Amino acid sequence: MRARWAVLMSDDLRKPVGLTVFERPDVKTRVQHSAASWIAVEVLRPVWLWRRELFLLAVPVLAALGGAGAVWAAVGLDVNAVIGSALMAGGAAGVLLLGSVCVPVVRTALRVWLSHARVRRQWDKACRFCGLETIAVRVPRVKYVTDLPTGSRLRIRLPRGQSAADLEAGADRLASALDVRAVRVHPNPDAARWPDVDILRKHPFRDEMRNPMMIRSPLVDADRWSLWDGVPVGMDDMGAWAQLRLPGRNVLVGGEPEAGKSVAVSNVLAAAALDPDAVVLGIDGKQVELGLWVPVLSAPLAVTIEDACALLDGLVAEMDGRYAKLASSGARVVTRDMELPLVLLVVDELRLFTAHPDRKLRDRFNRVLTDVVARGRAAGIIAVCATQKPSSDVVPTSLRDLFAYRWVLRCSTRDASDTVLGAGWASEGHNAASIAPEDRGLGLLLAEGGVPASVKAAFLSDGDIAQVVARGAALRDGGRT
Ligand SMILES: Nc1ncnc2c1ncn2[C@@H]1O[C@H](COP(=O)(O)OP(=O)(O)OP(=O)(O)O)[C@@H](O)[C@H]1O
Repeated sequence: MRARWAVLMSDDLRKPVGLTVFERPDVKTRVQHSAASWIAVEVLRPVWLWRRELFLLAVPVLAALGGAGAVWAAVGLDVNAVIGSALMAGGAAGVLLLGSVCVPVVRTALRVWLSHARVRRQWDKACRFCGLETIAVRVPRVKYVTDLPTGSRLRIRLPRGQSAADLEAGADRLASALDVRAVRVHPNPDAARWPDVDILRKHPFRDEMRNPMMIRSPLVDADRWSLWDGVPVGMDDMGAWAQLRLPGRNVLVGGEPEAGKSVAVSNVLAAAALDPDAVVLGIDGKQVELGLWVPVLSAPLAVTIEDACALLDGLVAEMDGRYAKLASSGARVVTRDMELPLVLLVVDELRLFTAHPDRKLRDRFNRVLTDVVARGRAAGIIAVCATQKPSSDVVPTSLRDLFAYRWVLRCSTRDASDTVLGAGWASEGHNAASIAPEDRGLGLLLAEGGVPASVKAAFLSDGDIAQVVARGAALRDGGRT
């Protein structure tokens, strides 16, 4: 790096003292060889980047010039009158500008406007430091800035010759140059030149004191919900709600004991409870996890493997019936406009059934569950399975691959993380074993065809669940009368 200004160095320590070092990226560029290009780079570019601030400063200056010009034209060169009118016009414009800042909506708009300009400047500078400047001194340009609770999302326009992969390769360096937690690049499948970049500033799941935050589910206050709509289950690390689109998709949730699986599953159950049209079925080897939901279940909670097999047999019969109806009506999948309700099957603690000591019952359970998960999707049957011990004997790969959504909460090993997400994700940095033990409810959510995203489940306390269940039961009773 070159320092623009000389810096006083203390002889013995060789640490900079006095003036701060003004660092510049040490990039050799073609345009620095002519006066015109020097002006473009050293003058016009900074002016362009500071244009919003300069515009605000220019308002009183232009008003003063305008006032002076008008008086000059009207009364001739009367120095006192010209200076006086310039001061008055400039002052009036300045006061008007400051006065408008007192209006909250103007102040907010101005703050956002200027803060976006600052983000653009920081981005421009970071790109130049990180070697993303082309030989024609162009860098990826910010077209739009969107504020998110934990940072900013930028829509970027790449200079010709660069790709989103170049940004991805420099993401760590950009994060360091911007002095933020992380920079994440999202290639744009529709327009390769316009990727999105997330700049993560705040910790998404910790409060100011670095304590884990509780996220309140919107379902707790909702009067009703439809499983056909997206189900908000938690927040991603940009502070946006992670939604599950359940029709046609199954969900697998895995993680070590006390990682927050039941809470994660509660979010789906809450949406189903508030949908009076949905059929909700539960299998719970521990009895207590789904016990609170019993009033909204459409059949008794299955707690033994025999009950579970009987419930699944009934579901297979329902599924076959639905396929017969679909075939006769010429349809391929159950859709919202059909009379058939969505069925939500929740299996908590899969391990107690798929690794049951009775081999015959275990094989029967595995066979019927795999059938429901594999064929149920088109028939409007959604399976949500949670397991404490994500290993291949509990969740065979053939079963795991049938889940479109895989959500892994903290695990003890990277293999366990990969068992839920799929082989290879841990080595690409998506490893639930690296989640801190105190971050309960935090996990990696993989939606089919995507990349695992950090998502913290919204928390529903027993009291919240009781409220939702009471509302759901009332909705169902209302439907029956
Ligand atoms: N999303 C969350 N936000 C905040 N705290 C959470 C969250 N999820 C879980 N917790 C905390 O972790 C505790 C354990 O959660 P939960 O019962 O869901 O874990 P689990 O993985 O189902 O455990 P087990 O495997 O033993 O059944 C909860 O009582 C709660 O205190």
